[in-house]
Order: sequence, then structure tokens, then C-alpha cells
Amino acid sequence: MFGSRQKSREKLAAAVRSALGAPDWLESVTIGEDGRAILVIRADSGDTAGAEARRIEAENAAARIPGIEKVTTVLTAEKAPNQTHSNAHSGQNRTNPDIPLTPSPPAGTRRVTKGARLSDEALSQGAPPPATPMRPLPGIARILVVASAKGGVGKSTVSVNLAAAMARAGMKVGLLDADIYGPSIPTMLGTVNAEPATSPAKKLVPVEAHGLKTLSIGYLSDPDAPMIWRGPIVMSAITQLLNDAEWGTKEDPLDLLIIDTPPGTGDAQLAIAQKVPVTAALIVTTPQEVALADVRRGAAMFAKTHVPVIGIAETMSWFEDPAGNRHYLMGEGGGRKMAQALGLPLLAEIPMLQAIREAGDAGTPAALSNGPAADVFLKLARNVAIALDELVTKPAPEIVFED
Ligand SMILES: Nc1ncnc2c1ncn2[C@@H]1O[C@H](COP(=O)(O)OP(=O)(O)OP(=O)(O)O)[C@@H](O)[C@H]1O
Repeated sequence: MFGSRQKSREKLAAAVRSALGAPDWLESVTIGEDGRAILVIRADSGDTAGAEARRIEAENAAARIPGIEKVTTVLTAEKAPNQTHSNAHSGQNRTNPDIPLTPSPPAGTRRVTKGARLSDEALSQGAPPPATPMRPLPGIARILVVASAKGGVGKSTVSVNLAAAMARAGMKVGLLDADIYGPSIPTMLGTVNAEPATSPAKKLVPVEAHGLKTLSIGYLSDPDAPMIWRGPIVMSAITQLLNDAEWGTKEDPLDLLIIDTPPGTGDAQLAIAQKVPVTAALIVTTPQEVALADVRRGAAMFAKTHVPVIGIAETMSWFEDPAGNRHYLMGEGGGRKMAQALGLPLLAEIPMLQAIREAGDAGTPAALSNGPAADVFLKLARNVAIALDELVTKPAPEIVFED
């Protein structure tokens, strides 16, 4: 079974590569049990027509492979600033034998590195507030991005447990894992092997787990060949996971979609803040100084992009020994100090708890259990819900940066 799927996948990849004319345009191929193929294809964000031509070409080639019932294409944007568009990257010259077949990115393309810091150039892209606010997505009442300036601080753990706690409280919640560097939500929800189905309207149907609707960039990638997400922006993939999925309907919308964003304040994060109709952001940090310096940078990015930050969630705040003594392994009170300095509420102090880590590894969020781990996330959920409601009724606090 597995062998024949692998063969079909190789056949499909070869056909699509040949149709596209340049092998490195195809990022990955996945085939589901229902015969649905997901193609991830690089595209130039400045060349919509070329990208569309590439998509059609690839889908036509895929549809000719026996056993392929449906094809979904995800275009990943590849922006090459200061570069005039060559035909080789606009999809106009697919039959030209001079097109380079090496996987080297086009000149001028910058790769996003994990935890990349926001450059001055990126910060200067912060536009004035849009004259007309972005239109909300039909079927999603509010969008909260969960961000951290550094990797490994517990951002995905907070995203999953916040979503689960809100669902437990009766809200209709979606969770989109947009962490292109290491999507971990499927592991934390126990949905690693899930394959989102396609609806009759050809939209992705989010996977249901623990009362949540969820989609992950991990479902689109080939686990055998981890893809390298090139380019400063992966917006196309994220936009499609947002727009081409059945999160909710106009009549029955999601109350909240939580987006677990990649760590850092680089181009991918900036693009999400600028291009997605985000209601608000929550910043996750650990208490140590080195992490806190980056919180400021994260808050600055959201300020520049006019996304209100509802507060800070400090995690790994302390470890409590069996005698009840707290040990502040990563420093004490750092999140509170930073929250005060930025004029933001500290929405949670989440201790280091073995139950949180174990529940994450087991795919059953701690927020759904009974005990201290669940309590802390239920409290966070309540604080986030109140903060989101307040946003609607009063303007977000203005954050002023002195340098
Ligand atoms: N409060 C906590 N108590 C115990 N373990 C925790 C806690 N928060 C996070 N962890 C554990 O720390 C590890 C990293 O957490 P997580 O994956 O949520 O971080 P992240 O910031 O999303 O990382 P990445 O940058 O890779 O996306 C996981 O094994 C998780 O279970």
C-alpha cells in the first residue's frame, strides 16, 4: 500500500516537474488515501499571472496521472526584492533550455532563518495604518496570532492549550499551525497522520481534534523530504490555508482562529501581521533577560503593523519542588517587568509542569485535564477572551518606543 503510494508520488512529482520545466519549482508532493494530491509550488509573489500559469500547468499534469482524483495546489511566494523579473522566474519561458535547473534561489532572494530578527529594512516597511481596514474573513469572527521572538519558548504549547481551553469553555475555535520551521501542533493534538479531506467545493476541511478545528502547514509537506520554505514570505501557503479551507460559514462562524506563527520577527511574521486580518496578537516569552529583549522587538513589529498586542504570556516561569518551594530557573518576574515597561497586561505566568510537557508529547492538551496545568490555561483563556472583547469596545493602548 505504502509502496504503491510512494510510486505514484514519484510519478506525479516527475510529471509535474517536467510540466513546470524547472525541477526546483516543485517544493513537495503529498498523496492522500482518497487520491487527493497536494502540490506545493514556488511562485514569484510579484507575478500573479505567471504563478497562475504554473498552477494550471501543474494541475493539468497531475490530473493525467492514474489514481489522482483531486489536486490542491499551494503556491509559496518567492519575492526577490530589487530584482527585475526574469522570464525564468515568471513562468513565461518554461520551454527555454537555458532555464537553470539547479536548486539555487534567484539572485537577490533572502532566506528566512529561524528566529530571524526584524531588520531595519523590514521595520521600515511598516506602513501607516491602512485607510480601510482589512476585510474580515467570512466564517472567522476573530483572529489571534500567537508569537514569540525566539524559538523553543513554549509558543506552540500556549497556542494549543489556549485553543483547547477556549473550546472547553464552549467557544468555536480553530487552530492554524503556520510554523514553517517546525510545525508541532499535529504532535500536540495527536493528529500527525491526519489528512485533511477536500469538500465538494474543493476546499480543505480542517481536521477535528479535541473540540478544535485545525490545519497545519505540516499536512502539506512531505514528511520524507522536509521542504525548505524559501523566500521572505510564505504568505501564499498561509493565505490558502486561511481562505481555501472550511473554517466556518457566514451563518456559523468560528468565534476565534488562533494562528501559531513561526518564531522570530522576520519577513514571514511581518507578512502575516500585514496581510492577514489579524484582530490581535499575544506574545509568549520565558522570564530570562535574553528572551525579554526580543519581546520588545516583537511588540515593536506589531506596533508598526498596527496589530494590537493584547498582552504577554510568560511561560516556564518557575518550577515547584515536591515541598512546594518555587525555583525560578529562568529568572524571576521578567515577564511582569517587560509587561510593565511596555504597558501591556501580563495575561499568564505558566509554571514548568511535567504534566504540560507530557500532555504535549501524548497529543492530549493539558488544558483538557483536571489539575493545576488545566487551571493555568483556563485562566489564560479567560484573560484572553476578556482582552479581545475589550479591544472591540475601546481602542488598543498605544505602545511608545523610545529608540
Ligand atoms: N510550561 C511548560 N512546562 C513544561 N514543559 C513545557 C512548558 N512549555 C513548553 N514546554 C515544553 O517545551 C518544549 C518546547 O515547547 P514548544 O514546542 O511549545 O515551544 P515553541 O516556542 O513553539 O517552539 P518552536 O520554536 O520549535 O516552535 C516542548 O517539549 C514543550 O512540551
